[in-house]
Amino acid sequence: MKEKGLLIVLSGPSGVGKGTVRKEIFSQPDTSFEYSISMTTRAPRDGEVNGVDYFFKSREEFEALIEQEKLLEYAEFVGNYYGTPVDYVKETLEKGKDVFLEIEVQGARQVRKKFPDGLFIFLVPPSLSELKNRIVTRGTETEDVINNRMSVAKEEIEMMNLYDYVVENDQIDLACERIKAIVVAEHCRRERVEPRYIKMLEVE
Ligand SMILES: Nc1ncnc2c1ncn2[C@@H]1O[C@H](COP(=O)(O)OP(=O)(O)OP(=O)(O)O)[C@@H](O)[C@H]1O
Ligand SMILES: Nc1nc2c(ncn2[C@@H]2O[C@H](COP(=O)(O)O)[C@@H](O)[C@H]2O)c(=O)[nH]1
Repeated sequence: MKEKGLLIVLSGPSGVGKGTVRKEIFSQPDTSFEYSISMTTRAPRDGEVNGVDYFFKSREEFEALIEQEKLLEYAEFVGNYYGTPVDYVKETLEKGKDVFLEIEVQGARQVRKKFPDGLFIFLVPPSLSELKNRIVTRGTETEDVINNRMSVAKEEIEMMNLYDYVVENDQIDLACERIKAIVVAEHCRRERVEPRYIKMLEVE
């Protein structure tokens, strides 16, 4: 029988760089994970495409998905719903492929209960001031939303001990290498094979 894939969950406070790091990992030719596109009621940002960045839904549509148990997890985050489509995740894992979720902390806690064998990684910024700088520089949120996201960020960072690994996103390429190395090491551990040579970048 084919081995099921590994469920990889990446969380971290808003603006830490989850999306940037995830896109960089997925742009690399050696990446074999499948990204699960989330559902959200948030309005699309400039350049975001339905079915690529998110499946954009109305609140009524989202609540119907909750009712029909179509979501593996969902959460309300700073005024909007976000959730993971359950069928896609289960079918992809069944095919033996690793699935990568990029979700916030409440959702990750729900996934942990359903998939205790998942791999849970928390991305942290070098400092809170750098976190704020990143979210402000991104320029996609109003000042009010930034302040709300920053206060949630402080609570989320306190929950990092619920994760298997904490990775600092000081530099995008280093954060990507760390995450990829963790996934390779976890596969080796779970499949009880000799670790393959992991090419890490020099860390000064
Ligand atoms: N290592 C880094 N150094 C400097 N800037 C970074 C780094 N990683 C990401 N950024 C920048 O920080 C901003 C926020 O990144 P990104 O949108 O990926 O964060 P996020 O964690 O996905 O946020 P959200 O949870 O709000 O969607 C972006 O402008 C991105 O270019
Ligand atoms: N619980 C879930 N959280 C999700 C999901 N998809 C994204 N997210 C997280 O929401 C916040 C805000 O995202 P943004 O795109 O509005 O900046 C961020 O932490 C995302 O990681 C999901 O399916 N479930």
